Formats: sequence, structure tokens, C-alpha cells
Amino acid sequence: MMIEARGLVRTFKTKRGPVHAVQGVDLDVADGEIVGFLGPNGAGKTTTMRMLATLIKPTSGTATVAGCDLAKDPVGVRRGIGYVPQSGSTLPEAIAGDEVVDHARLYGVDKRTAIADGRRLFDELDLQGLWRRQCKTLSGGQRRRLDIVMGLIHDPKLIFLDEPTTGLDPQARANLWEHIRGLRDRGATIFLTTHYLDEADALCDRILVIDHGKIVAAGQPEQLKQQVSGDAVRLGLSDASQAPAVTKVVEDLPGAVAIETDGEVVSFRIPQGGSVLPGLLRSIDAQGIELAGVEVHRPTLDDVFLTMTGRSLRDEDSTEKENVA
Ligand SMILES: Nc1ncnc2c1ncn2[C@@H]1O[C@H](COP(=O)(O)OP(=O)(O)OP(=O)(O)O)[C@@H](O)[C@H]1O
Repeated sequence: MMIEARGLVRTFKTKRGPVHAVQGVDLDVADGEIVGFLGPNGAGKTTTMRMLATLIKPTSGTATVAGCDLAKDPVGVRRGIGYVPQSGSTLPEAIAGDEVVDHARLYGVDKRTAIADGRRLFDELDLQGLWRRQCKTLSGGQRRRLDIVMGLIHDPKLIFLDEPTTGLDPQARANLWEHIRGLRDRGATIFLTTHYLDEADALCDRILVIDHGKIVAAGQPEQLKQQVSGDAVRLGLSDASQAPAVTKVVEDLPGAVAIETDGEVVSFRIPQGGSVLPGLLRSIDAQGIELAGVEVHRPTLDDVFLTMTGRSLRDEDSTEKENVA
């Protein structure tokens, strides 16, 4: 195991009383996995990651990280990990290559090795030709990849990435995902935080969903989605007064659950939503009711979150909507 944490708790003391940021987190990350820590703002992702990276002390709980005990051997942990913070760690005015070499020397890497390793990582992360550039002249995606070079320069076994793609455009995000997969293919283990559902889905072998400082779901993306039963169907009515009649038709469908009405929308869940629709539409039509629209969508990680917490992770650009009418 690359990370094995038990009962991690972190409480912050503030003027307005204690903030229970992390409330008993157990987690295991195997060697060579990409594990995503997914949750809304303020859920406790960064706090958990900072504890595992030795940057803040747990209030209670234990962990082994990269083969070393977090409490007894924080220096050993630090040697084995790379940590790429949300805000990055390069100065705008500095020269990219100098930042990398200085950072490596902090870890005791000699200058010649630092330059050789740094240049190799620049090639690997598509930063060729940018070694002498001022950091502030790099694009968002280039700067994020430079942050990753900084985190990798001492060849850690385990890399922590805090929201690696926040603020990047879709193309730069997809490009960074490729690079993160490349790191894993080279044998690194990656633990990242994200609040993007599509990122967790596309990139991670396993996902831990955290809310209010507690893990509420864990598993492979597909496993998690399978826990949510059925496709979600939304029927848009042209007239809200017809909702009771439509609800009645839906109630007669075998397997329909979670039937809800909200103004001009009747929604429900049903296995194989796509194949029951034609019959349903005929029944509604037979009653002389006209629909304004129909949507079916397969369970998403947001549905997993919704099922576990009763709230949405609210990430509109990542729902897999399939408009069928
Ligand atoms: N140093 C601190 N002092 C007081 N409260 C803190 C401190 N750091 C974090 N918190 C609080 O702890 C909770 C968890 O914060 P954390 O940064 O871990 O969440 P997060 O899931 O990483 O959120 P985000 O996605 O916004 O980064 C929040 O309520 C936050 O305000």
C-alpha cells in the first residue's frame, strides 16, 4: 500500500469555534493507482491531502505514506512524495529552469543531475524550449505542467496533485490528463483532488467521495455508478396541470422509482430508460397530453453523490445528457 490512513481527524480552532474539516477518514491507495478525491468546496479534500503530505498535523488518527509512518517519520514521508499545491509553487518573475534546479537542490540533488533530470522532465511534459522562459510568460497549461515538474524532480514514488486542472481550458485539461496517466505508466502512484466529475471519471482508477469531512462513497467510477439504480428520465410538460395525469402513467411503469413532480417537470428513475420510452410516450399521447421535451441520462457520479448526500455536486458541464426529443 502506498497510503494507508486510519481515523484521520483535523479540527481547526477559529474565533468562531472549532471547524471540523476532516472527521475520521480511512483510506487505502495501492501502488500504481490513480486515486481521485472528489467532493464539493470545503469538503475536506485539501486538508486531508495536506495531512498526508506532512504539511499539517492530524488532530488524531494514523497513516503510513510511501512506506513511512506519518507521525514518527515525517522526513521519510517527505522524501518519498511530491506535492503539487493548488496555487502552484513557481514565482512569476523567476526563470522556469532555475526554479526547477533550486527546488531539486532543496532535496539534496546536485546541480548537474538536477539540470539533466529537469530537462528530461521538460521534454516528457511537453515543455521543450521553455527552460529559460520567465514563469509568468507561460500559458496556464504550461505553468501547471511546470508545477508538476517541480513535484517530480526528486523522483517521488507518490505524487499529490491538488486540483491539477482547475482554471485550464478543456484542451489543456485533456492534455494534462494524458501526462498524469503517463506518470502512472512510469510507475508512480497518484493521489489527486478534484471537484470535476468528468475528471474523476476519465482519469481515476478509483474514486473516494468526501463530503463534510467524511468519505461517503469509494470505488471504481463504474462500480459507483452501478450503485445508483436506473437511468434518470425527465418529462417536460407544456402545461403543469397535466402533471398528475402524467405521474399516473409513470406509476404504471414496472420498475419506475423516485417519481417526482416539480412544476412542469415529472422525473423518475427506471432501468433501461431508453427502451421503455417509446411505450411511455405512446401512453401519454393516447391521453391527449403533449410533452415539451424528454431527457434520459445514465447515472453519473453526480447521481452517486446525490444519492449519498441528497445534494448535487453541481457540475453542469459533465452530466451525460442524452436528449431524445
Ligand atoms: N487553516 C484553517 N483554519 C480554519 N478553517 C480551515 C482551515 N483550513 C481549512 N479550513 C476549513 O476546513 C474545511 C475544509 O477545507 P478544505 O480546504 O480541506 O476543503 P476542500 O474540500 O479542499 O475545498 P476546496 O475544493 O474549496 O479546496 C472548510 O470549511 C475550510 O473553511
